[in-house]
Amino acid sequence: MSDRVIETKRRRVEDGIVATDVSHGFDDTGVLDEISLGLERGEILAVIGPSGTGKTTLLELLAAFYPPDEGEIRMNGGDVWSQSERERLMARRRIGMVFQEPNLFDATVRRNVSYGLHVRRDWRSRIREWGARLFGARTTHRVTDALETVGLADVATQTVRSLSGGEAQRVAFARALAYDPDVLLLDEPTSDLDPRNTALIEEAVGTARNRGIGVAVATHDMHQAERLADRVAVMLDGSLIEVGPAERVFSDPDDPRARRFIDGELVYTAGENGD
Ligand SMILES: Nc1ncnc2c1ncn2[C@@H]1O[C@H](COP(=O)(O)OP(=O)(O)OP(=O)(O)O)[C@@H](O)[C@H]1O
Repeated sequence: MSDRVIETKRRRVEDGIVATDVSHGFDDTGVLDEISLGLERGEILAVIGPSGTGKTTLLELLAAFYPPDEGEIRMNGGDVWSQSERERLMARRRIGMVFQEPNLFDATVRRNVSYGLHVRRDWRSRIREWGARLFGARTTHRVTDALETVGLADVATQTVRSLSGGEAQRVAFARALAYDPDVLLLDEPTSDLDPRNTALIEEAVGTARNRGIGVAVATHDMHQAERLADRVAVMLDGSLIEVGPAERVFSDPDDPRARRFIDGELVYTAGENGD
């Protein structure tokens, strides 16, 4: 890779996350193979590919859940796995994640959404805001704003047990949005949802992008990727086979395997793709 390309990637990382030549496996089985991919603020990147191809693993590595076997994940200007634990924690605080399962705790909608704000404040901001009442007002505003974004402001005081699965997922999205992350990583966020809840989450994803948040969405749903994404990354067998503007990738992909996947002809798990 030329110095110029590397330098370009380094500069971009100030605003998002960049994976460079990342490979990873589990139990001696390779899953990701030399992935280089950046997520910038203010864009929606869809990561699409057959089941088992490594989309979740890629998101987990971008979120710095664990270090890659090889390669580098950069965010906030540094290689996260060369940083101190404190720096890494700070970097992670700038990332919101939403999984297929909403993982809420048994409390009101509002408590679930504000919880993220409390745990994510670092000790400096806790001290700064301690006793100032400011935090209370700011929290209330952010939580209300996040709930309005997902269309749930009017159920803020209800217990999450009273919600449907789709509403619960919207609460999970609001929780991630409330602390104003730099990036959101969404893993199949609507795969179990009905069209109405899917549409509401997609609308909220658009709102997040318009606020300058970088959003990566791993999805099986080609139509969702087409509706949402500015850029698309197509994965097959743990490799990125095509990355580009959504319009071009969906209408005229360079890689014949990407075309077959987009046409619905490649739907099975990694290792069986042929060519
Ligand atoms: N923690 C883990 N331990 C062992 N193997 C794992 C682990 N996480 C993922 N894998 C394996 O890595 C491969 C890729 O899984 P991953 O969940 O990243 O794919 P995916 O593209 O997100 O699939 P899906 O679309 O079905 O969610 C699979 O073979 C999976 O079994």
